[in-house]
Amino acid sequence: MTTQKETLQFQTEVNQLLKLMIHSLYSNKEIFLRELISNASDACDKLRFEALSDDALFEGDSELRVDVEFDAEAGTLTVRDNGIGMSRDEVITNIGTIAKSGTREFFDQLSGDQAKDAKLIGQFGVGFYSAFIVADRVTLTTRRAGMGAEHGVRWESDGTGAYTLETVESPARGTEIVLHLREEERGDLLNDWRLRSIITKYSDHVPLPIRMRKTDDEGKPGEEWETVNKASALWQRPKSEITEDEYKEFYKYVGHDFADPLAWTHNRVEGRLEYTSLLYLPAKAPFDLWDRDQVHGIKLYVQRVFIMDDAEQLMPRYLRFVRGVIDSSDLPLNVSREILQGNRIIDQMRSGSVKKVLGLLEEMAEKEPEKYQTFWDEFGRVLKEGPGEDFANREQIAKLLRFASTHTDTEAQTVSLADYIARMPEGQDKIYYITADSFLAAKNSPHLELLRKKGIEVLLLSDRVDEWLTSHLQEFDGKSLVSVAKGDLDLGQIESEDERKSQEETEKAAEGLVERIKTALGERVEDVRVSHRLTSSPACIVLGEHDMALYMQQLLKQAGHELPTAKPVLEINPGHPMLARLEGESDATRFGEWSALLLDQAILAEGGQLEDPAGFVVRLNQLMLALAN
Ligand SMILES: Nc1ncnc2c1ncn2[C@@H]1O[C@H](COP(=O)(O)OP(=O)(O)OP(=O)(O)O)[C@@H](O)[C@H]1O
Repeated sequence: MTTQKETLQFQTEVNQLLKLMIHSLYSNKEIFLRELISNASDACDKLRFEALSDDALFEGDSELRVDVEFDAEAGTLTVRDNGIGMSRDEVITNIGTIAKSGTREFFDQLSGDQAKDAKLIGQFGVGFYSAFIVADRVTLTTRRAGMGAEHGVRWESDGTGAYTLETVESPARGTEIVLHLREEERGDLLNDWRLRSIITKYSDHVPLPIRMRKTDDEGKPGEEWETVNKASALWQRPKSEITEDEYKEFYKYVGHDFADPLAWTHNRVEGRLEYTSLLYLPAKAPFDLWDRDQVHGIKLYVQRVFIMDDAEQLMPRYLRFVRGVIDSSDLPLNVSREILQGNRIIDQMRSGSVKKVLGLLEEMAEKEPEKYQTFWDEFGRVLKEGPGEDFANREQIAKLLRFASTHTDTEAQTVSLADYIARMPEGQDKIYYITADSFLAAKNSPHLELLRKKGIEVLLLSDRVDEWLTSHLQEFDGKSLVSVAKGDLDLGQIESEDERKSQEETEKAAEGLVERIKTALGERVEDVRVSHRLTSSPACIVLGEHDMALYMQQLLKQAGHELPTAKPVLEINPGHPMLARLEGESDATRFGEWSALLLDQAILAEGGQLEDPAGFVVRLNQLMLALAN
C-alpha cells in the first residue's frame, strides 16, 4: 500500500543548519557514519527499554543490531537498524524540525568563519543531517515497533528546502537510511575496507553488533553477515587494556559530542554493592546547559544490558554536564523509571558517582590548575548550584568554587576560597563578598570603598546563581561569608579602637542631618544612618542581612513572582561635600528633593529600579539648572 506523496518544507533553521554543515564539516566528512550508527544504536536502546514493559514490541526478534551495506553500482550506502523506528508524526518532528533548546543561541553565535562554526556545530550536535555532507539524496524508511506493516513511512530529501513523505508497507520494524552518494564520494566510500575502518575507528565501542556483509575472495560482499566492531561494553574491560583513544571515542558516542572529553574517571565498585561507572567531563558546554530541565547524560545499564538514557536519578542537577555510563550488577533487569525513584541501590550508586566526579575535579584543580580553569569557565556557574542542592558535599564543592575578586580586579573567576583565606590579614575573620548583576556593578560598588582603602579583599559575584549560592553557603573553613552590601558591616578586629571612636563621633555629629533626611524620605526607607563603608560616595543602599539583592528582586518581579517589598536602609557619608551642602539647605522642599535624589541614585547604583523614574529625571534636571544659574 502506498499513499500519495506529500511534500513538506523544512523548518528554516534546518535549511540553515544543512548548508552550514555541508560547508564546515566537509573536511571531517566520514563522521556521518558515526552519527547514523549512533542514532541507530540509540533506537535499539529505546526499543530495549520499551520492551521491558511490553515484550511484544520485539516482534519475535530481540537481537538488536545495526547493518551497514553498500551498492557500488547504484552508488548507495545503507545503514539499517531493528530498533524502535518512528511513526509518521515522529518523523515529522524529529527529522523535519530542530526542537532542541539552545537552538537560538546556537544560530546567534555563528560567525561565518568555517573553522569556528564547525566547532559550534559539533557542540550543538550534528546528528542525522550529517548524511547530506556526502549524499545528495537521502531516503529514510521506518516503521515503529508494535505498529502494523502498513504503517511504514518513507521520507526523502535532497537536503535543499523540502522533503517528501509517504506511507509505505514495511514488514521490518526499525529504520533504514539509504544515502545516494554524491558522484565524487562514491570512489572513496563505496569500499568494503574503507567502511570497516571508519566503523572501527569511530564505533568500535558501540555495545551492539554493527555488521557488514562478508566478502568473497575478490573482495565482493556476499550474502552472509559478520560483526565488524568489538561490540563489547568498553567499561567492563580492565582499565589497563583501554587506550586513551578508545576512551575518547566512547565518550563521543555516549556524550553525543564532537570534541574530545576534558577528563574521565573509570571505576569498579565491589563489595556490598557492585557497579561500574565511567564518567566524563566534556570540554565544552552544550548549548542547552542552562536549561535546568535538560536531559541528563548518564546511561544506566544492568549487567551490560542497556536500561535507559538520561537517568536523572543518577546525577544531581548541578553535575548535569557529566556524561557516561553506570552499570549495576544489583538492580533487576526489568527495572523501570518508577522503581528508580527512591531506590536504595540507585541512591548509593549516585552518591558514589558524585564523589568520584568531585574527586576528579579536586584532583584536577590541584594538579592541573590551568585545565581546571577551562573546566570552571565552561561549567562553573552550574557547579555553583551545588552547595544549595547537595548539603552533604557542600564543603567539598565549596573548595572547587572560583570567583573574581578585588585582588585581581578582573572578571576572570580564578580565586578560590582557600586563596582568599590565605591572603587574609591578621584580625580579619570573615570572607567578604558582594553580589551584583554585572561584574562592573560589583567592582565599582560604593560598598567596597572602605574595604578597598583598607586593602581588604572582597569577592566580586555577578553570576545569576550567586545569590542562590551565597544563601546556601554561609561558611567555609570556619569563616563566615558576609555580604558587604547587607546588614551592619562588622569589620571586627580589622578596625582599630581609634577608628571606632572617630566613627562614633561622626555619627553623633550627623544625628540632626540623619533625622531630617529620615523625615523627608518618610515611608520610602526603613531607616537612615551614617555609613561605615563609604569613603568617596555620598550615600548607598543597604539591605537586611537576609534580603535578596535589589537586582534579584527585580528579576523575580519581572518573572511574575510576588515579593514582599522590603524597604531599604539609606546610609549616608556625612564627610561628602554633597551632604555638607544638604545640611546647609534650609528650604524644606529643596531639602526633600535632594534627599529623594540621594536615595534614587543609591538605588540605581545597586541595580534597583525606581518606582518613579520620571520624578527622578525632573529632580535631576532642576538640580542641574540650579547649578547652572
Ligand atoms: N535510526 C533512527 N531510529 C529512530 N529514530 C531516529 C533514528 N535516527 C534519528 N532518529 C530520531 O530523530 C531524532 C533526531 O536525530 P538527530 O541525529 O538529528 O539528533 P539527536 O540524535 O537527537 O541528537 P544529536 O544531534 O546529538 O545526535 C533523534 O532524537 C531520534 O528521535
